[in-house]
Amino acid sequence: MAEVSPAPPSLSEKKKEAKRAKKGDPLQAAESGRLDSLRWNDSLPNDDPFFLLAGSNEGGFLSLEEIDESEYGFLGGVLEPLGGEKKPKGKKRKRGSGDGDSGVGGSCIVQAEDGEKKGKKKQKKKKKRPRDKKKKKEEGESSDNGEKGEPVEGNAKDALNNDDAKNDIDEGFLIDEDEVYAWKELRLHPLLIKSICRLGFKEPTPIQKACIPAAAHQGKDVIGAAETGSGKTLAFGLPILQRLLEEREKDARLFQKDPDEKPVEKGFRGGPLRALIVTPTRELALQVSDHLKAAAKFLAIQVVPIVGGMSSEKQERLLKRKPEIIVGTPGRLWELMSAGEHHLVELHSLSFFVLDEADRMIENGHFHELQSIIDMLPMLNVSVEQSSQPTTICKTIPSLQRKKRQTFVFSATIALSDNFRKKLKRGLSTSKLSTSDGISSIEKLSERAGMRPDAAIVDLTNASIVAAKLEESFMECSEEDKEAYLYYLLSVHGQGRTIVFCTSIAALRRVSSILHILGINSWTLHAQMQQRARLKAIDRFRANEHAVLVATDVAARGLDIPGIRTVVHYQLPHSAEVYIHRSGRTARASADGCCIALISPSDKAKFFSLCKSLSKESLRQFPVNDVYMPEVMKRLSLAHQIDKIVRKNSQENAKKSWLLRNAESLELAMEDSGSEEETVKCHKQKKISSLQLKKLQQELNGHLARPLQSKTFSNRFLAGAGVSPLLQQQLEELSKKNPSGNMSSQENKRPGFLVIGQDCVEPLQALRSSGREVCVSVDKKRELRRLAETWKRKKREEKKRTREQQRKKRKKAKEGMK
Ligand SMILES: Nc1ncnc2c1ncn2[C@@H]1O[C@H](COP(=O)(O)OP(=O)(O)OP(=O)(O)O)[C@@H](O)[C@H]1O
Repeated sequence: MAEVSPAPPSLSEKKKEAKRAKKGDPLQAAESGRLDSLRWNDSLPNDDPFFLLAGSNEGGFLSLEEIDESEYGFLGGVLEPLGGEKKPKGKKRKRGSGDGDSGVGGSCIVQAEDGEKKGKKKQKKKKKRPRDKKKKKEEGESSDNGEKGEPVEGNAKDALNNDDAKNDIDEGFLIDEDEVYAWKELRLHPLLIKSICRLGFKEPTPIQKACIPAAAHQGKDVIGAAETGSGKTLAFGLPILQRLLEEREKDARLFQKDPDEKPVEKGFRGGPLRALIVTPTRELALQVSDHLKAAAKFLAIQVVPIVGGMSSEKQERLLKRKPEIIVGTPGRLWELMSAGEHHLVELHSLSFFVLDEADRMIENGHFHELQSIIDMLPMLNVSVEQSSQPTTICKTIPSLQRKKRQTFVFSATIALSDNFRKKLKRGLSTSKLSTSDGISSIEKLSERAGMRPDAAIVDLTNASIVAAKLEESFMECSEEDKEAYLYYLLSVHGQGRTIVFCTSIAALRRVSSILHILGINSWTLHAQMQQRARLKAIDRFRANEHAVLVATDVAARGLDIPGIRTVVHYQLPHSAEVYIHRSGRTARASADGCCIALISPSDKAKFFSLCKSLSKESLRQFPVNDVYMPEVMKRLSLAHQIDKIVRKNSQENAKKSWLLRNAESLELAMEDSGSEEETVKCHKQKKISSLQLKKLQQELNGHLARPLQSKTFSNRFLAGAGVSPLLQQQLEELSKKNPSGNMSSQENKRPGFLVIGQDCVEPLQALRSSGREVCVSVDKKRELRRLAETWKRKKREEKKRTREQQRKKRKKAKEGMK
């Protein structure tokens, strides 16, 4: 065991600091770099992004997700590998929010003591653990659930409110050197290592290993490509935090020499913008911001998200605090920049410009805002001193911060041309001159953002680009039966979280309505939803272990929700990149998972083209047990009939309320326009349809109350051949739960049925056990067909020849006889 953190403060020191903090001297307290010194932030207003995101209809940036129309065939870029490591190790890593199980987060916290004393203290701490763990778990859950009852003001307040953090500070924080060895090798700041360990990350992922030395210690620009879920956020996030920490420490040393300087310049209380991180979607910006906040937990560095849908008052308040790191979407960032928002336009001290999911931002040239943001960045080939831009704010920036700006460009799907470096060299001097050009490729984008020719290009993607532990598959069905097959999947194999991707919002609405009628626990996510509803949907999906999220491609990139076991491509995406990102919502951070594409005859050409661009020759076909299908179809047919009536009713109601609203606004009295006969007829029709609806619903409920089984299965005689081991186990569990056969009063109230006997096999398990490998390469298929035809022709010819020979022989024999 070795001490990694700086020596913890003595008790008297801590008391002094606490007093200072109480007296409202937050700055001094913060300077100590310890969490209990962050109380100054406590007084700040509530600034949780989830809390104040006002629903807005400015679909702008995001609504473009559903009208994506790019083509397949993006591959072929040759990237130059940097680090030796090519594939992530198969080792299991502990993920999550520092629940203490890692042995690090919760591990010992002692000052450098030895011998008996140390042992005793350790024992004491061990006793404390269970309660700590419980507390941590509760905290983790509440944040996972997105319960924002107590919204957070930047990571500083996070730190303040976190008892664990306080405990760590009170008790010191000692880390097992063996456990953090891999992180120490990367020469990260001890406080950073501490944060990472509390997150439960025992070792860097390959992309982190490759990027951190280049970005944090060699000061290089980085273009990083690695499979989905491989930890790219920290691959660019840790170098940023490392540099800010190093600079702060150097500055602090300088300030000690110069007592006249004001401490406000040390950056503890916000300061000029140091890192601007741009992501393509709001959800991703919030997620990246949360991830960095967690990593910056002990650092008193502010990370703030700026996204569309956030109220302007909230935004103003956040920006007033002068956060060092901002994560945002291009639309909202540019809106503020073009309006002259001080913190966002004073960019002389910007040390990092990051483009996450960079390739999404250039698709179809949607993002003029991004181009405008890039054009606002100070030019890099002019030194700060020579820059013609106003330098007023530079007065407050310590000289150490005036290093060159670093540019990081990351995605799971980046393709660069062979001569990219040369282009960077050539383009560097001219890139700013041609500002009228559109940004049409990652290369141009990087060049324009000031990427230097010696940039580290780290490509850790494998040939198929998808995550290593992702099992891909497909299911063949007709277009009309897609809903039935989806229902089959979700009810027979509905284990773990599932995302169902639709390409259009209309399809999403249809699917989610049918699933709802069929009693499948599902939420929706698309760009036409208000921001608050979008975040709520994600939170609910995250909170439920077996939930289904029906989403458009708004959810395709970056979304990191643990426990997503299955991704269903209900409609095929428009590009191979989107397929990769969609599929990458599962099998993240060394977990496994599977994706299933539903392929109708009209999807086949697109599907083969997709497989070709991903260099796939064969793919597993998801096994479907046909005995379930008659019952599935029956339920679907009932659900469709119900859906039709419900839709018709809601359309009529909408029409009526629209008429009423307009009449009211015009101050007109509404009269029944039809005759009495018509009114009676209409009334009758309504009654019939309501009765019909009731009847259908009853019938469907009757079906849903029974397990989805084949017709041959007897629900009445459980002792028959229909009792599977699973059913037996379920029955045993049920009898254990309710040994006396008496139901609690709570359960008694519920009239619902309990469904048992379902084959609860995960899709991945089903795929592994009985998925059939099928050739999906058109070329290979053609080749096979050609070979088969040649073989058949040869056989035919051979047969013909032998027949001819036999005929000749017989003829000869006959002649001989004569
Ligand atoms: N060193 C690590 N060890 C274990 N887990 C990690 C490590 N670094 C990051 N993670 C976790 O891995 C998950 C995926 O990380 P992240 O979202 O950064 O992946 P990504 O590569 O950006 O994915 P995508 O391409 O889909 O955006 C997160 O839950 C993160 O907390």
